[in-house]
Amino acid sequence: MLVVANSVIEILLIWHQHRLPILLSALVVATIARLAIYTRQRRAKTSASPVPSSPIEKKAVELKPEWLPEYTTTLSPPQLNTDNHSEDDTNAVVLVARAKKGPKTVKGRKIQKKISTPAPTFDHKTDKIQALVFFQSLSGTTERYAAQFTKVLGEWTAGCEQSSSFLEPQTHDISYIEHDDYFISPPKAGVNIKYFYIILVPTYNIDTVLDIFIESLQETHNDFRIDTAPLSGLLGYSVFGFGDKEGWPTEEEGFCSQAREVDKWMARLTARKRAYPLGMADVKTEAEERLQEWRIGVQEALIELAEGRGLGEGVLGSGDPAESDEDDVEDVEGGSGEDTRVDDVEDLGTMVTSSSAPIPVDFTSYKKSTPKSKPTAAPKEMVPTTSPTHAALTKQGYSIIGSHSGVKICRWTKSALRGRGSCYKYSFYGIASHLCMEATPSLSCSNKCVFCWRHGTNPVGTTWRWITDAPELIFDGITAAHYKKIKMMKGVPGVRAERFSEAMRIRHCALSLVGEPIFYPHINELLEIMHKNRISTFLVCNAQHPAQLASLVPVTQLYVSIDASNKDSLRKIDRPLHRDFWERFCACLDILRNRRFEQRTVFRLTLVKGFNMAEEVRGYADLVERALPGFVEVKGVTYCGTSAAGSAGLTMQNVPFYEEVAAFVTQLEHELRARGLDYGIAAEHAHSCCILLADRTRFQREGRWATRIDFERFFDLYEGKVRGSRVEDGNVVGWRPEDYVGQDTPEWALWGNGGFDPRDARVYRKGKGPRKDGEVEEKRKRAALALEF
Ligand SMILES: Cc1cc2nc3c(=O)[nH]c(=O)nc-3n(C[C@H](O)[C@H](O)[C@H](O)COP(=O)(O)O)c2cc1C
Ligand code: SF4
Repeated sequence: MLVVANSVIEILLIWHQHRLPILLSALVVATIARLAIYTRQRRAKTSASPVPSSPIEKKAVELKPEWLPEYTTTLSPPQLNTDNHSEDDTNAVVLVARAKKGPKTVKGRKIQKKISTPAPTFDHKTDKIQALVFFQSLSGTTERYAAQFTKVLGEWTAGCEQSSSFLEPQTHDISYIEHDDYFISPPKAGVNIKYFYIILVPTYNIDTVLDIFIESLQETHNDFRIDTAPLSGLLGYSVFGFGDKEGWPTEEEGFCSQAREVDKWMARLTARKRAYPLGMADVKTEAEERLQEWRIGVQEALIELAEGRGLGEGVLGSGDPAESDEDDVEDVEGGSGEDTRVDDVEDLGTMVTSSSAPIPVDFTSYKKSTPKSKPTAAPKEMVPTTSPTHAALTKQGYSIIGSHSGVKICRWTKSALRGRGSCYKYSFYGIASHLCMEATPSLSCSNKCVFCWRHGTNPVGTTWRWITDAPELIFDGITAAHYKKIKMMKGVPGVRAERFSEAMRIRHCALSLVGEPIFYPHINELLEIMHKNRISTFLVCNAQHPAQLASLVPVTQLYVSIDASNKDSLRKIDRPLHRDFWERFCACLDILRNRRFEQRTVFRLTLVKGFNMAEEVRGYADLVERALPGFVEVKGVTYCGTSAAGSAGLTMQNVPFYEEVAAFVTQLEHELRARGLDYGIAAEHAHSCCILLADRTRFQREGRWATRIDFERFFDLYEGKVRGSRVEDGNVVGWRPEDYVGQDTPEWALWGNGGFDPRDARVYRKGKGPRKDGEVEEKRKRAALALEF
């Protein structure tokens, strides 16, 4: 006991005498130890590859509880706040007036030149429509068709519901009338008779009386003594041309060129009262069919007039001023007008430096004035009609359906309607753009990607916390709004009658507009409705919602956006809201791999120079190896020129040249093949800066690429009319992507051939033109050298 007490005393004495050096030594040792640990950690961090590779083996995907959707909201009553399509009559749609009165909505429309003569009004109680069928014919074909046309039209006007509004149609041979009687001003008749002109003409590339007619139209328009639009007193007009595709296969080569001239001058003389698009037919193959189709369209326009609804939207004088003859090319190519901002997610064709940036809005709050009010428990509308988001999206041309869905007619749809080419999905998969609707059931998204056209305007969130609209109502709303927008195109110059009528039956839906479609809690029901209506579905998701992806019903083609090859890069480019974004992303890749035999799976890479291109080829190859998608679409980013993009550090310098994208894809192909993955470059659409890699083992037949889809077969499989070949445990459990592979990829779409359908007319933007021979190849080589790593 005594010994212990002595030891304690001794220790205390030592402590008192040396406590300062002891304390100092301890501090030094602790500091050294800490520094050593810190340095080791840093070394460990920097030594990790900046492009972390991903495991290759197939994994069971563990869905973490926090990834499961928490839906705290219920379906809204069966009503929609539909925007912009209240007059549509294409489908039986429940259209309900907006619940709330919003602020004055800014409509993004072009201001038209003032038209001197007001549109004639048609009083359907007292007025009569006199249709005049004009024709010109040298060898009798057009005359025969004109006689037949007038007869059928006469029978129709006599028998239709609105027959009391019509007088019997009359025919006039242009060669035998005084032009001045009809084409300087409408004929004088009783005040209650209103005229509608129908003009059928052939084309001759030699001097004929048709030239005299066209010249007289032109002279009338240019005559300073006469109003430039002296025929604006007509109710409307429409032109149909006969030509010969054997001798004049395309419009550039002169097919129906004189009909197009007549249509153009009539548009000017009537102050753009084209009631139905110009129809054109090849006399040797399709004249009968095309003329009948066009007649039905003209009859519909006549019904609208007879019912006092005017020419419908899109035609000057009674609706939306959507046309400009002078700005013809610019309209489509992004030069002017309400839709000239090339701002569809899908829209890759051109790089636009538009000055009309979206309205800058704070989207985190709807109202400025109530910062202190207690948050209410009731779910809110995602995009209320009173919100600035609604105003901004509407200004950008969206129709907002209900409170969280949107639809917009894309630039390629307009282009295809005018015979100027479809988007890359036509070249690669066979989707004609005029049959395609672009929509989303969720305008909200959980990322703020630097290249997104609308990250300044779309709402964001990590969980669904909004009032939810029923899938049936969304379907009715988006289809009605789409049809309405198509109808607005009917008076636009160059719209082809046959495509216009085909467009009135949606065949395909690209669920990719903006936002995250699988965020919508009833996405599966919405997809089922589309499939039941034989509308195929391409769904693009951002790889942030693994639970929803795992439970998604098979779609026609399932996309995952791959915006970067590694975690750091993904954080910078997608700016995700989820903290565990990389884990979510990887889980989605594994799910895609597991589901690759249920549906066609696609990686969509958007290349942004300076963000996700350099030295990332191997990283992307890792991801392909992980998910084994059927296809890899690689495209260069499109610059939107918005302030939002600017603040994200994006400029035109970040937009890769097509040749750079091509060089990147070539390297990716090499990298994949070096790993024993049999992917090859299948097709390209240079116009969209987009290139397709595909799995040879699955999408090549006898050495030929077969990337196109057999849509009819997809629906037959869906409806159980044919048996699929996906087998599990010896039983057929469904279909495989191989069951609905379509025709071979067309020659013109294959890699090296550019990807522009030769049947369409390519329109170059001002200052641009076709490349010279060898120029593309040369640029590709240079770009490949620049990208060498
Ligand atoms: C000499 C000649 C020139 C023609 N030029 C064109 C032409 O430039 N573009 C076109 O599409 N069709 C052209 N065609 C085809 C006619 O437009 C076509 O045969 C039309 O149906 C003739 O109509 P018609 O019998 O009423 O005169 C031409 C035909 C002939 C005989
Ligand atoms: S897929 Fe449809 S929505 Fe997308 S760009 Fe092509 S036509 Fe437009």
